[in-house]
Amino acid sequence: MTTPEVLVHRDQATLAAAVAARLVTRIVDAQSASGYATLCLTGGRIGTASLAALAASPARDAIDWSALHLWWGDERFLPAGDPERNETGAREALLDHVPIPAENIHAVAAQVPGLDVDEAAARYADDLLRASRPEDHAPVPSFDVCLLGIGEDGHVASLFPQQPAVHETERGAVGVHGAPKPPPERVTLTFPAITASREVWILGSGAGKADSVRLALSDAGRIQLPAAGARGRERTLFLLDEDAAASIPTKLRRLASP
Ligand SMILES: O=C1O[C@H](COP(=O)(O)O)[C@@H](O)[C@H](O)[C@H]1O
Repeated sequence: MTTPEVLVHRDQATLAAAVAARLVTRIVDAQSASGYATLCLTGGRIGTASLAALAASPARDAIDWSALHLWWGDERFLPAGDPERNETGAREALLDHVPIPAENIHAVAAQVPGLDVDEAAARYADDLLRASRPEDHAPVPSFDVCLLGIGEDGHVASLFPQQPAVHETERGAVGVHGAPKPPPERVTLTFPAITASREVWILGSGAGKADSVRLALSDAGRIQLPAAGARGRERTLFLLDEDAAASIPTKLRRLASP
């Protein structure tokens, strides 16, 4: 588990642009080192704004889109195309605007009659397992970057405080029932999947996130505060705007765009 580094940007738009710029560099570096890159996406406002900033950046052309594989940290179990699905947001913000092959987009199955959330999660866990390599030592591929939003309650992906999913130690993805934030049924990566990532980037924007960000950087337990357990093998970054960083001790933060 790596010790988090905290970078603070002046506002949400600057944070989104900075995340987009970092993604270009990280993806291009991974592609030149191993031929391809693996990125795990998040839903939520700042996650989707960062994808839109990437779509708007001329630097996006530096990415070899045919050598990028995309997964999701969580998905809301809703019909295909539902505006609340994280996949829909990512497609509208970025994926519909770049030449990424359809087979590189590993979305969670959408809700259809006869498919329940646990079966959708089992299919996603199987897809992840098939994409993992022995050197990943995990039931999932090691993501070069795992992007995670953070909730007011400290959830990441759809790992909500004290819900059964936070106790999973084997499977890479599980179904969620009764999530405290709508919709109640979701599919989420588990801690074994998230902590196998090379880098975990937690994105926080807005005053509503200030308390959960502070606790995620404290010694809170991951069962009570899942964001406190989201750490990468090589690097953990908290990429925040001023409002989300308002409650953390000054010595922890580095001002990236004052
Ligand atoms: O429900 C979810 O919420 C979080 C945070 O979203 P935000 O809009 O408050 O930033 C998100 O990270 C997660 O992927 C999503 O399913």
